[in-house]
Amino acid sequence: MSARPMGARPGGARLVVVEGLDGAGKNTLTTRLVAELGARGLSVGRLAFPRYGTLHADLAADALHGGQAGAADSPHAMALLFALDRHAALDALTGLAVAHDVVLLDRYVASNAAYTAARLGPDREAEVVEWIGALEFDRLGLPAPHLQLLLDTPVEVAAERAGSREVAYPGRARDRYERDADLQAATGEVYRRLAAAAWRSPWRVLGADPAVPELADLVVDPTPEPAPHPRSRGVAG
Ligand SMILES: Nc1ncnc2c1ncn2[C@@H]1O[C@H](COP(=O)(O)OP(=O)(O)O)[C@@H](O)[C@H]1O
Ligand SMILES: Cc1cn([C@H]2C[C@H](O)[C@@H](COP(=O)(O)OP(=O)(O)O)O2)c(=O)[nH]c1=O
Repeated sequence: MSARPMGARPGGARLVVVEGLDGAGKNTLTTRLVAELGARGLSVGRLAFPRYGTLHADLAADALHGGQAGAADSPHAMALLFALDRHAALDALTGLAVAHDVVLLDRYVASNAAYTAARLGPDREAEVVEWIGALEFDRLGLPAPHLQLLLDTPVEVAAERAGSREVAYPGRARDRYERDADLQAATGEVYRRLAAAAWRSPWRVLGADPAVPELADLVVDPTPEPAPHPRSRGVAG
């Protein structure tokens, strides 16, 4: 029998999100966490956003590579596509939460808050963070995470990793956001403010190469501050 962390089933899995810049190492860290938690006898569900291969995510990817008549010029259009991608994943998310002890998400709602706020600039940050939270959690009904992990890899390191990935996988050309160093730097700053404000859940800020066993302890630890009420406000929003 697997050891179940308190707070896991039957009340539903712990929902833990890995956030960070493009190339920060989210996918790699998520894979390592899945292995570590699995070795502890825990069952882990995993989902990455955007969900490429599905409608809204593919439209978003197309736009970020210059398609869809320039839709990527509109930060709000992009944010709506990403939000609708998550909305369409609600059943899948619920299924994972019922079936597993832990659900790890590689990007979630905070990605939309961070990138969209970074595109619109500091003057509109509070407004856009408020909009994304109200849209996705309150209106679309996406579940609040128990914990959000910010993989705070330095922007230069993340860019280097994203660049070498592009060389290694020719089909993996960097998109508009990945090529925009200023956007990446601004996004990192918004992420740090979201974490500091405990936006929509407790957060932990991690260095570029965090120790996975300690992180696994944190992921299953039911004691950190409970997820705030869905309407609680972070970052002024
Ligand atoms: N801790 C690490 N140390 C060195 N390289 C890493 C590390 N984590 C990821 N990488 C490499 O950096 C690149 C981007 O990692 P990835 O996990 O795909 O990032 P993300 O999912 O955040 O875009 C990959 O080529 C990966 O092998
Ligand atoms: C999931 C999500 C991603 N994004 C951005 C972050 C990335 O720059 C971009 C594409 O997502 P990303 O995870 O980087 O996909 P990939 O690296 O596999 O191409 O979209 C948002 O702006 N909002 C969101 O909700």
